[in-house]
Amino acid sequence: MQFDTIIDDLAERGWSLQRRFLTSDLTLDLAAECRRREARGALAPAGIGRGEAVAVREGIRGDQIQWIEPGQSALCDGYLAQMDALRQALNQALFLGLEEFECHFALYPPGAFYQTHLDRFRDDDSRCVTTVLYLNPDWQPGDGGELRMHFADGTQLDIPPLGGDLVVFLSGDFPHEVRVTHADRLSLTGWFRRRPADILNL
Ligand SMILES: O=C(O)CCC(=O)C(=O)O
Ligand SMILES: [Fe+2]
Repeated sequence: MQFDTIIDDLAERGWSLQRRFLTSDLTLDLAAECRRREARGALAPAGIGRGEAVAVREGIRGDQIQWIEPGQSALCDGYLAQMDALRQALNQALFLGLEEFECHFALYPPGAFYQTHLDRFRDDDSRCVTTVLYLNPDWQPGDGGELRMHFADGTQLDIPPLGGDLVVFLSGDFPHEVRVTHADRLSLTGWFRRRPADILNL
């Protein structure tokens, strides 16, 4: 089954890279959907932080995003359904208790980057597992824009944002950054969440 290696990788080392997770047709369709959203002005500069504390700081991240909601398009609904199947598989195998998935398109124009960060907010540890799906079918080695993962032993790994590839990692465990890109860099970034502790009243 398609999710088995993701589950094994997460259990063994906390992260996974799935080459060609999506077919090239589906990847092209999602890239076109991201471009349509850009063309109608729906993408907005991404913020840092949460709720009222969100601030746009181009020195930290330079991408433009739009959150995906169910019912916006059959294409996105299909991706959300696939991620929900992954959520259930992760829960069954690893008992992660993941309850929700949130997800946005991101477009990094040339010159944009995202400085080293963790995907967990200091005041909210509900994000458990990060997923990044890349939508760049013609990515070239000189285009930059690698996802740089920083590991606890001091080593790092650069992952190019190749169309159809999916990266999955435990959100709280890996500082990571997006290296400066030299071409438009498209992706769908998401997070599986547990319910925030305050809702559970823990
Ligand atoms: O696009 C990527 O490779 C990573 C994006 C990221 O780190 C984020 O949006 O938090
Ligand atoms: Fe991140």
